[in-house]
Amino acid sequence: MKHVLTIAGSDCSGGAGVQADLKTMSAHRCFAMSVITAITAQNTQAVNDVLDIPPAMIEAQIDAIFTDIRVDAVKIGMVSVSDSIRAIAGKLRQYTPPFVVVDPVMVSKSGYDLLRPEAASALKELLLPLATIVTPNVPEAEKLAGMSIRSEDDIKEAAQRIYALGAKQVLIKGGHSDGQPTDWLFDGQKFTAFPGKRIDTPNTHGTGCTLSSAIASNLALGHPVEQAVELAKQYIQTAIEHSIPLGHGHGPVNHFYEYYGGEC
Ligand SMILES: Nc1ncnc2c1ncn2[C@@H]1O[C@H](COP(=O)(O)OP(=O)(O)OP(=O)(O)O)[C@@H](O)[C@H]1O
Ligand SMILES: Cc1ncc(CO)c(N)n1
Repeated sequence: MKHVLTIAGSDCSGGAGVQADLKTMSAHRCFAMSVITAITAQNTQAVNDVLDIPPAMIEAQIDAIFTDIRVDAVKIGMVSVSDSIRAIAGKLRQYTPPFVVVDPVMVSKSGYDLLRPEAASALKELLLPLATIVTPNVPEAEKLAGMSIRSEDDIKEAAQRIYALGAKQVLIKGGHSDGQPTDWLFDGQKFTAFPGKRIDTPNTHGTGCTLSSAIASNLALGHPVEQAVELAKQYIQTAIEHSIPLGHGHGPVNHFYEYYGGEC
């Protein structure tokens, strides 16, 4: 069995964050582990509060795992403050897991700043150089690349700029663009498009967390990056197609359908 670790924030409503990551990794038949960076009080409608876990406790969780258990891949999600980013980067440099997927979480679907604006430079400088792949959505790619994105050419230019920050591969996600949700992968040489079929639903809470955890699981399972993304894209497409009308805002995606062959 492969062992996959998420380093991310908790979403008590179960749609995003660590909870989405653990469900995704389990659906991929990987053993899922978590290092909690923050506790959020959120639901399908809003993020009401955030408690950041002290960096020393983040380090202690990472030490507890790596000193005892082999880690086949790591996914990093919400880390809101620079000191926590610094702590995580230091520990990953110490333990050198084989694959690191960085989902540069910045703003929730409901508009809450999950990354403090002053921590964006730490994310760029400390986490991107450790990334096997970084998975920004379009607004995140705009911030990382320092440019606005309005066209396919812009996506390609932004991907090149983010690659120059040190990530080995860059996946810019098209969920926020108009039209069909095509994601673009740049490996430093070539661009590969991963087309999707837009599902007209409000229930897209946690899509980014799910995609990045599916990529991390597929890398742990031995797939090369391009294939890991292709499989993850199929997983998120099915999970959105069968998403769950829960709560009064953006409901969660469905992790059961593809792996267990139907609703549960
Ligand atoms: N309505 C949709 N129909 C089909 N695919 C979608 C839809 N919305 C997003 N996707 C796909 O879901 C994946 C996640 O993309 P998205 O841009 O939504 O991430 P995100 O904004 O980081 O998510 P989050 O809000 O969880 O942080 C991508 O592969 C994207 O193409
Ligand atoms: C904890 C957490 N991580 C990531 C996201 C992004 O959707 C969220 N809403 N909450």
